[in-house]
Amino acid sequence: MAAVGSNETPIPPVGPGMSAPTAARLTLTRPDDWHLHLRDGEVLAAVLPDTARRFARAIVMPNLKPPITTVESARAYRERIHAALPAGMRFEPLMTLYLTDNMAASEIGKARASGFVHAVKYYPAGATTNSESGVTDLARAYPVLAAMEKHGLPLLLHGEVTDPTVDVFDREAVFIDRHLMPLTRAFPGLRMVLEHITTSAATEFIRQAPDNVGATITAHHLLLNRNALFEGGLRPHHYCLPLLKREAHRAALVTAATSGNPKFFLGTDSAPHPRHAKESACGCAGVYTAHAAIELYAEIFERAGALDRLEAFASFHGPDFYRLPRNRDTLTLEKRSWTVPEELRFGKETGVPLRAGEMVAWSLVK
Ligand SMILES: NC(=O)N[C@@H](CC(=O)O)C(=O)O
Ligand SMILES: [Zn+2]
Ligand SMILES: [Zn+2]
Repeated sequence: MAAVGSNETPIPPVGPGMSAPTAARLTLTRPDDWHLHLRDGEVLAAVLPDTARRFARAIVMPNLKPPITTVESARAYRERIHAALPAGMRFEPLMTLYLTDNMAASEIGKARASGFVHAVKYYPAGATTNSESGVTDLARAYPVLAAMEKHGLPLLLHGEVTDPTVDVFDREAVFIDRHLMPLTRAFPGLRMVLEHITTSAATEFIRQAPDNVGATITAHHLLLNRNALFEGGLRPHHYCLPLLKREAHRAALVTAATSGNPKFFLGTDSAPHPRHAKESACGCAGVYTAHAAIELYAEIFERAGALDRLEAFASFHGPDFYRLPRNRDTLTLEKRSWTVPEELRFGKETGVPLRAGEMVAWSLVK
């Protein structure tokens, strides 16, 4: 995308006999989503078109039940995703493996050779949704990480400690100190992505880290601070992990995302859960944003006066980090507001998307 000025249709003045002004348009290289939950079965079929309408590719998270831990199960999941894609839609799922205490280092060579497995995902056991099989001690995973460093397969991190003595709002910052810093020293050649960052500590760490360390940022962490969890009452649909943080942290994320620094790129972490699982005495973590993902990022970048940097964040930094080609087609947005439905159908269940019943300022044109 050239400067936004040259891409935006200027809004003409409305004179007598003139029709309503044409909305401003923004055309960018088609983006990719570098952190996405598609689930499986009828939920997969229901949510996939939301992503495929906007993004050419997505890094698909492996936290199914049971998790995707082998190249063979990733191959089968990839085929189910392709089969669920409506006729005429194009979308490339970039598969990941779920790191467990028992993963054999030999799986990494197979993953690299497959051509469709693009990363391995680390969840600390018990940290988040479907993470029961996660790693109990990072030291146990060192042989696998060494194989990943050797084969050039990136490590994706849910970067929160699970230590119950650490305050839930501090779990990302403590993960960086206790685990990520030693990891970057132990594996200087391993590409790592700190996923869904939420704090100024994370933005500072990523900025000063070597080039092999990047981070994804979600739309909801750029839009909301932790007040959104308690606005007029408890708001389960704003509950995700890592938790939303203070306003100063949200502002630091916006600064990082809109800075043009190639270490930061788009990852929605869109995570569908049925309404009843969120509106519960023990609700699930995860926010659904795939229905309006790029439109929400456009709002954020526009508000920050940085629409001209949206394309790099959404369409260039991710593929460059993953050493994949940038997309060649484009996506066009229009500054025209629309109302998000109160709920969406996720197969037999329904779910509540971000901004349910409220307006989004940008619309998808094509
Ligand atoms: N982010 C979330 O709150 N939930 C994700 C898991 C994750 O990305 O940690 C999910 O799978 O629902
Ligand atoms: Zn996570
Ligand atoms: Zn996630």
